[in-house]
Amino acid sequence: MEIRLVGVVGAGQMGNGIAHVFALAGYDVLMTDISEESLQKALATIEKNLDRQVARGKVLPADKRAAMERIRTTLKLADLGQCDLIIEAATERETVKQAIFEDLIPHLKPTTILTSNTSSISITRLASRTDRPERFMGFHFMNPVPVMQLVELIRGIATDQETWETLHEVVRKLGKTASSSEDFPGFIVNRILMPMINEAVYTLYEGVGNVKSIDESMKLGANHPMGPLELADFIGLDTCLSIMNVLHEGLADTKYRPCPLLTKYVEAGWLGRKTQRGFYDYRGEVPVPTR
Ligand SMILES: CC(=O)CC(=O)SCCNC(=O)CCNC(=O)[C@H](O)C(C)(C)COP(=O)(O)OP(=O)(O)OC[C@H]1O[C@@H](n2cnc3c(N)ncnc32)[C@H](O)[C@@H]1OP(=O)(O)O
Ligand SMILES: NC(=O)C1=CN([C@@H]2O[C@H](COP(=O)(O)OP(=O)(O)OC[C@H]3O[C@@H](n4cnc5c(N)ncnc54)[C@H](OP(=O)(O)O)[C@@H]3O)[C@@H](O)[C@H]2O)C=CC1
Repeated sequence: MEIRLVGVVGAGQMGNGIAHVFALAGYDVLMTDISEESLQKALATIEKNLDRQVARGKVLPADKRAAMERIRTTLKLADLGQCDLIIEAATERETVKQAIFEDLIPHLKPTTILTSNTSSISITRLASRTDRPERFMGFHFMNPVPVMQLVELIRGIATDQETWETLHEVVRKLGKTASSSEDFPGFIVNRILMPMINEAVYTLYEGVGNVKSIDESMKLGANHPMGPLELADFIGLDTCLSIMNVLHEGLADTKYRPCPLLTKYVEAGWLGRKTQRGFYDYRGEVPVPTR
């Protein structure tokens, strides 16, 4: 099936990155969010990230302009009705995602493929609430989307072969690499990455190390590009906690118990970079550890 017009629901850090790479690859993009402010912020972020790619010689100025022109925004979910492919990238909460799909369905063409960029939630369960479980898939991009090579493709129990092949081809056109994961909590990347991040928070909680020593240890001792707490702030602590809860509930194993300190940061509204405070405080010139 040919994909031309791509709808992106949720213009946060993942939504804007997804719109960026699709527009750059020549797709027309229609991005929606519940707030106009988020849409404007997303457009500004895309422009800034494209400028960075132009400055580093990765993207030609004309291609940047063409990509920006391919992105349109709307506050009306119904406007996405004509899209060939929809990528839901809203907040990691199952009720939010279900409501979006329920609101979308009456407006869709019968052929539209529905996908979710969820980090952890059951694709089969999300699909079962739609009118097209065979044309529904997990389409999991990594953050930052313009930089990271991987896209996890997750089949729900009912996903058909044509949908799978169409998305595989889309990943190829984006110049990225697809990996295939079965539909279990956290799929592959977050089944492995998030317990490590959670363990880093326990290490902090138990006083084994402070924020700086934990991050430095993993950067210099294990060659990770970011320390686990810096990475948690980058992903968003609300998203990290949601993923841990899905692992904990979905796999029913206490080894996935979210660290109470992670919960406390989220309760404080200290969600990481997106709110300027998390394990680091980003309000000054340089990030300052909060513990
Ligand atoms: C939670 C989930 O469900 C799944 C996930 O996504 S888990 C998170 C996965 N992501 C990670 O683990 C990221 C780990 N961190 C990193 O890889 C690196 O720190 C990083 C790529 C983010 C930044 O790298 P860095 O070397 O510190 O910074 P910087 O030099 O500014 O950037 C590296 C390159 O990326 C580019 N870049 C960084 N962010 C970018 C963005 N948002 N858009 C476009 N380009 C970007 C830079 O321009 C630079 O390009 P060149 O290689 O051409 O010079
Ligand atoms: N952060 C990461 O590293 C990664 C995240 N993901 C997944 O991507 C998804 C988005 O995460 P991320 O971009 O980080 O989150 P953000 O919090 O940055 O963005 C979420 C966006 O969705 C918007 N939103 C909330 N409800 C709705 C709705 N009903 N309709 C439309 N938009 C809505 C929010 O608006 P408002 O701000 O106004 O509430 C916000 O702009 C999640 O499922 C997450 O698990 C996947 C890979 C990596």
